[in-house]
Amino acid sequence: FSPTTCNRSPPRRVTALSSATTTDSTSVGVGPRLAIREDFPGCQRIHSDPDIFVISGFLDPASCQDLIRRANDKGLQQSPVAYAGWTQDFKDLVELAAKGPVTWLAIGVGWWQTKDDPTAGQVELIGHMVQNFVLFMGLAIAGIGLFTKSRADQLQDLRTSTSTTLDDLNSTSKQETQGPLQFVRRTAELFTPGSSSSDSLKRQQQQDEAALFEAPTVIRYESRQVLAPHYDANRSAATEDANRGGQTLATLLVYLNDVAEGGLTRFGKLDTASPNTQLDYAQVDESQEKLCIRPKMGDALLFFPADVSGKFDERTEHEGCPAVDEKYIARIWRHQNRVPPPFGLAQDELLRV
Ligand SMILES: O=C(O)CCC(=O)C(=O)O
Ligand SMILES: [Fe+2]
Repeated sequence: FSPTTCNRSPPRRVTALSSATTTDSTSVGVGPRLAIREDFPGCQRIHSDPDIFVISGFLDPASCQDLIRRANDKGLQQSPVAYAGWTQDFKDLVELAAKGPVTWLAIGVGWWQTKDDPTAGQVELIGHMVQNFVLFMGLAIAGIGLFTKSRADQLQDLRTSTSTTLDDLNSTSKQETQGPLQFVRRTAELFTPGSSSSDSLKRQQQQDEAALFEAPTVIRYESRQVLAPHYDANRSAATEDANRGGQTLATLLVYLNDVAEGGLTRFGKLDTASPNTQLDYAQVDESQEKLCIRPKMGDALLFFPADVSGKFDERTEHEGCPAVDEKYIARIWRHQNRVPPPFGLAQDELLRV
């Protein structure tokens, strides 16, 4: 285990059985990404198709420090890990059980129950089989439920960081710096291309945009803590993420401190040597085979886990490599639809944007 490099090949995604067979880096059917303001100050593209941007100096040091301070004041807790795609996996397994073993078992046991009874006719035989099917299906569903639950529990090992959300953009403290507000404002600005020249209209557009954000999350990694390879989008977003705005169309994360060693953000399906990678950004670690970004205070990393229609883009699989030095990031997920509280920002918070 060498925490300074991040060269190991990523384990298969454990969060969706259905995706386990598709790990190549083709982008079949992935459409255009969300539009952004590419002329935003400091914005550089470090990879094309899939597009990945960094925005140098996205947040000033005071805002970064304020975000860290507020997160610590609120208290960070073990980061939650959602089992993305569990509904699809559950459905697939139930279907598999019904079409195969449960049906055969119901037929076999039904035949065995009536084989020594000369009075049993066809109706009785079918009656037994149906009864057996219902019973075995019930048992199978209970088993699959337990299996799904244990899978969800295992996932917690993949993310060992601590985190908290900051949904209060208000200046309750007497501090001048408003890290969370600044973060949401800048992100809304970045995501509002071709915005109006009228200030009030522009503000309205940015408030509408921020309504599609999950509240900022601050994540802290201490030595050896990681976030294993994963996707920020969910193949079953329409059902599982309905209460948080549906699919995640963009991830924007800001590094809140300089990190001398460890804690790279790594895209395991994107090569550093690929002609699609632009190496003019100093924080791209060229010694790594896969595209890796070194944390730098105030710099933002932006990528698109799904296309603008919500289609999952597996090329954006990424991870937070093991931390050596302490690392803090703040993250905003931009969804497809309005994200209501508790995941999103309340209406009166949005009015501050
Ligand atoms: O810590 C990192 O570099 C990546 C964080 C991340 O992927 C996430 O929070 O979803
Ligand atoms: Fe992520």
